[in-house]
Amino acid sequence: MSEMAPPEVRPKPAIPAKPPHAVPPSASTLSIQGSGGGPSSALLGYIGIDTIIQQMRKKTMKVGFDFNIMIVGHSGLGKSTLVNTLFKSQVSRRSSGWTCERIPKTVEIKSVSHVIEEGGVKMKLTVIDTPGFGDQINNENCWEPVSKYISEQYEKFLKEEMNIARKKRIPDTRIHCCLYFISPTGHSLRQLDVEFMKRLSSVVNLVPVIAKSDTLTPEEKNEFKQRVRKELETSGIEFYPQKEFDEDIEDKNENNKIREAMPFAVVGSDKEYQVNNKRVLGRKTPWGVVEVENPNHCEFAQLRDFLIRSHLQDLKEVTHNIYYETYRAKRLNDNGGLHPLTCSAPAGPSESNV
Ligand SMILES: Nc1nc2c(ncn2[C@@H]2O[C@H](COP(=O)(O)OP(=O)(O)OP(=O)(O)O)[C@@H](O)[C@H]2O)c(=O)[nH]1
Repeated sequence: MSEMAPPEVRPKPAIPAKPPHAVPPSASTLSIQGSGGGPSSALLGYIGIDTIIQQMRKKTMKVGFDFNIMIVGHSGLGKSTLVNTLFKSQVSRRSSGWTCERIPKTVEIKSVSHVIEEGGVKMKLTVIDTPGFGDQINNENCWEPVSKYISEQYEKFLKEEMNIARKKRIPDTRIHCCLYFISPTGHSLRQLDVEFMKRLSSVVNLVPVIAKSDTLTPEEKNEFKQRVRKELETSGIEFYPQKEFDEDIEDKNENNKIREAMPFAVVGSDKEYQVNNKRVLGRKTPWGVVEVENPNHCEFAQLRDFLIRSHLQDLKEVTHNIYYETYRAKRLNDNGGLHPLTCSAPAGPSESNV
């Protein structure tokens, strides 16, 4: 498996030659602005600043990148099926032949990695599953092993960063996104749902979804969504993308639309059916095929577009700049500014089953 890391921007010292396919921008887009936001004037010719995009693209294509997604929810909610549907491949723990017939007696953390390549870009995808979550008679504190695992990954990264001889690329096992599966009961959230999301939303990018939404009628689905949204609000649970991390008005407008549509009511399937002469991913019922990518049938496509096509890089940046940074600062503060290797992590040594 190839070594992966987020793209690094390291422009060459000399002004790059204008690539043959780069079209020089019109005079109106060539400008220089004073540091105080003063009047701008036109540049005298093409420099090549815009080639940074091609340079970043080339670099990303060479090294690839990591993406770590955690799936949480009780057994049978369609977690494995949904990640397979999201990445159009068999990436879940179950698909990797890692099955256990019985429900574990405690929450376990299992991770499985794959390299997915599309358009010449490689992504090392790690799916972290949590079998046993919510499946016990007493589910009190069942968020603890998940929270501990998330902290351990921050600690691992911090230790690598603090080493004198650092690796060229620090392996990134931090969770970039935690998909939380809400049962399509049509009733209220369970105590466990509220407890988990309350605890975890301050340490990881939390994205709640309503699982198996094909089991609800459109009216039930809308009512349930409204109820869940209200309950999340009254419990003070902030999910990703949080308002406070919107960077500008454009971000805010785009994210407001997403926030208003969440939690997405999804359907997963890794089976294809023929519908109107097209192969579509769907679930066959006696009344027809529920097409997972059809926005009239469910909100899977919205979730996929948001997680992968518009916010994947942001999920990684928020993880690094907000959650990891908060962990790092607290860890160094708690240790009186000393090297964190001189005392053990608050989460304790790793015991997870990875
Ligand atoms: N109706 C419906 N069934 C689904 C959906 N997604 C998955 N299923 C079915 O639900 C069952 C469980 O799906 P899994 O993906 O294995 O669920 P899981 O949450 O990963 O289960 P565990 O591995 O036991 O935690 C399978 O029979 C799936 O075919 C869905 O969106 N709607």
